[in-house]
Amino acid sequence: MNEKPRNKSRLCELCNAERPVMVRPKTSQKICKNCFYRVFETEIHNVIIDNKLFHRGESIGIGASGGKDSTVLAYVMKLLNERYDYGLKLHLISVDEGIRGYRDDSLATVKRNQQQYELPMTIVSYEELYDGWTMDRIVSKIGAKNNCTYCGVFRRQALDRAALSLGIKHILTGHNADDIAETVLMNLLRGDIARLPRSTEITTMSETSPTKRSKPFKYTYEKEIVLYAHYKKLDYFSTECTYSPEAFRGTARALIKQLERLRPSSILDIIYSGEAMKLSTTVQKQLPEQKKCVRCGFISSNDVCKACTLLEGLNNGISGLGIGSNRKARRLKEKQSAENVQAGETA
Ligand SMILES: Nc1ncnc2c1ncn2[C@@H]1O[C@H](COP(=O)(O)OP(=O)(O)OP(=O)(O)O)[C@@H](O)[C@H]1O
Repeated sequence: MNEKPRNKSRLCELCNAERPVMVRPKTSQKICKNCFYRVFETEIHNVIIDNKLFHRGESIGIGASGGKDSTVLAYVMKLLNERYDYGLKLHLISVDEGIRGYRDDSLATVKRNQQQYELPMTIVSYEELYDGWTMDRIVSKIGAKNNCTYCGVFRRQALDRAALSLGIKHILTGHNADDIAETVLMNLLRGDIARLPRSTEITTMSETSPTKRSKPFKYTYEKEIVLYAHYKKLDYFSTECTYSPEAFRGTARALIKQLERLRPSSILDIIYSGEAMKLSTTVQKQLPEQKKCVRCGFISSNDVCKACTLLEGLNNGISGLGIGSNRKARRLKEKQSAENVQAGETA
């Protein structure tokens, strides 16, 4: 008996053989699970090759938070390293910011991933690196406002410090296309044009920094990362940080999501626009020179780096030191020394 021809319109638009299980967020194609895995992994491999991200034998640190992005990053990097024989030595690096009920749970996920993917892992904590200042302690001292500034600055340096202690000079993070489009948009809305080129670079490095950073998911949509983690049944932690993101970033994120619903290519288009914008010589001249912090020796655009300035503010009870402009920092320091003099006079 003749077999009935299968209805082609109901088949995966890529292989024409399997039943589709999803509408691909990036292209709106109806595709099957295996084709999704193939295009998702191949696109990341192509980004790695086109941008010559690694060299053979390189030691690579993967910033692992236990969240969806870095979990998929660790999984895919291990898979591609084996499949295409990149010859990389991969190492998971986690930073414990000291947020009870959030980071302790997500670190438990990274520890499980470490077993599942059989990768070495190192954890560093704010508590040990920054005079006992966990994020919980910082927030109880300064309040919820601006806490993301402390966390972001400390985390960046903590990853550098961990990498340096391991002899690793290249760190990967799970920043995805949505994150990059969001940063481009925020820089544009704030008129912070000088930051645009760095926000779209796939690899950032500087002569004074011990490590370079790369984002292999620069063109990977967040929705696809979630779908990949879901279909592959990856073990990741999905709770939002206890200390919610700054309102401005949250609004930019919501706007990107809204634009994506109307026009899925908006995310890539914003990134391409950011890449295409060139800084005028006037703006280029305003860019701060990169140097080494006189206190800790890590990368800085001032004599004292942001992490050391924030730490000084915390240790000396000058809340707000390191937040905002240098002028504001000077004013805060002057105010405090005047208060100290007064206190000395009345004592
Ligand atoms: N505590 C941490 N330890 C190590 N790396 C981190 C940590 N937090 C963030 N990162 C790195 O920075 C990237 C961006 O982090 P961010 O918190 O902005 O985004 P996210 O979307 O929540 O990422 P993820 O889903 O991986 O948690 C992460 O993918 C990870 O590579």
